[in-house]
Amino acid sequence: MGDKARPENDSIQTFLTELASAAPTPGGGGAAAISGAMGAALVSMVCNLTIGKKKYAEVEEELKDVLARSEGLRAGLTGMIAQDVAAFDAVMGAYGLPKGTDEEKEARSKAIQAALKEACDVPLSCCRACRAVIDLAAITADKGNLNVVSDAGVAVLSAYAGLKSAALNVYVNAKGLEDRDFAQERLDELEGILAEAGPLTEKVYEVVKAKVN
Ligand SMILES: Nc1nc(=O)c2c([nH]1)NC[C@@H]1CN(c3ccc(C(=O)N[C@@H](CCC(=O)O)C(=O)O)cc3)C=[N+]21
Repeated sequence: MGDKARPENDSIQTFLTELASAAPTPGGGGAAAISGAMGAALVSMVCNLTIGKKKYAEVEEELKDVLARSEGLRAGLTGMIAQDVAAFDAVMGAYGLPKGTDEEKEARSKAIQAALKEACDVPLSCCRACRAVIDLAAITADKGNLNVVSDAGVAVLSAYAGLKSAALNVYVNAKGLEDRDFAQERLDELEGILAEAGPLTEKVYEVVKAKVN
């Protein structure tokens, strides 16, 4: 964490100020990735507060494995913030290409379509990663240190927010695609992810709520 006494120097503050600005990026796609990354970080936190404790010796090996995976997902999701910025900048750039002649129109349209595909696939990757974070949050809610079980609940909700948010970005970009097979393949995969993740998130939330009440 940067100097908390000087929020203007803090990277969180910098990101949120850029997010708030009228500039097209970072946008909702980047916000989705950071939600997922926060979920992964919280899974890691619960693991780190469970590993090495005598009382939790029985789950130590499993949570070490969860930690390795949550840290991998956190790195991936953090990288997706910049990937989404690049992908959506390319969409905006393509829309900004000249469209005076037929050749220009053709080139612009091709550039838009290529950019929209990438702007679909980055948030779809975000959805997959968030889905994986939800699975790990479920393990930490069941087996992690009871003192921090509420954090496993925050983890699952952050990851689910990331998933549902990234899904909206997939939808909006898929809608603009002329290659309907490409779009449908992504939408089908996405519906599969959402169909499982929604009920699992609710279940984890209820487990956590029962443990803290
Ligand atoms: N993978 C992905 N990531 C996104 O972040 C993403 C996305 N897909 N799909 C669609 C939404 C929408 N969104 C916008 C944000 C700001 C402007 C914006 O600032 N527009 C300016 C124009 C800016 C300019 O022309 O340079 C305006 O309307 O005045 C537009 C659109 C990001 N999204």
